[in-house]
Amino acid sequence: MATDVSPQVVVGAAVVRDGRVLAARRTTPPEAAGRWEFPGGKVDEGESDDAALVRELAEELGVRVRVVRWLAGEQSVGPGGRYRLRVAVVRLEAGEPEATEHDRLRWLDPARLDEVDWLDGDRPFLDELSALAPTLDP
Ligand SMILES: Nc1nc2c([nH]c(=O)n2[C@H]2C[C@H](O)[C@@H](COP(=O)(O)OP(=O)(O)OP(=O)(O)O)O2)c(=O)[nH]1
Repeated sequence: MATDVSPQVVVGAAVVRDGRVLAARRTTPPEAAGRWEFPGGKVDEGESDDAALVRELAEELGVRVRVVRWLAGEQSVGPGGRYRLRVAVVRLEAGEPEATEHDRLRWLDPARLDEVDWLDGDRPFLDELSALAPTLDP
């Protein structure tokens, strides 16, 4: 019997608009509630990372996005580190983000991304994002 050993991928979107970065506050599970993340979710079987990100942002925030670039690296996240988190910078193509699954959204200054209590697995992406966000056109 073949065993799939590759961990499931979770994709997160760093939405950048006017040089600021969108952060979203989780409501579940209890240990992650109140902490901040990049909106996104699990990649479905047979789905590309880009397509998963576009789908998740439509579902969670009601917006259409375009992937600009993936940040370096991956992090083990979730219970027992069972998922691999990848994060991409995306731009808004249509719509205004509205929290449907999160209880709060905030646009952060890239120089002060640590103003919110990020999930641990998100922190390693912040330095690259701080450097990159101001270089993107509005
Ligand atoms: N979406 C997202 N999940 C993250 C981030 N950082 C992090 O540790 N995680 C973890 C939390 C969860 O254990 C897992 C993704 O869960 P999720 O609840 O967003 O996934 P999903 O939308 O597909 O949810 P579901 O339908 O399977 O419940 O990855 C992040 O920045 N964004």
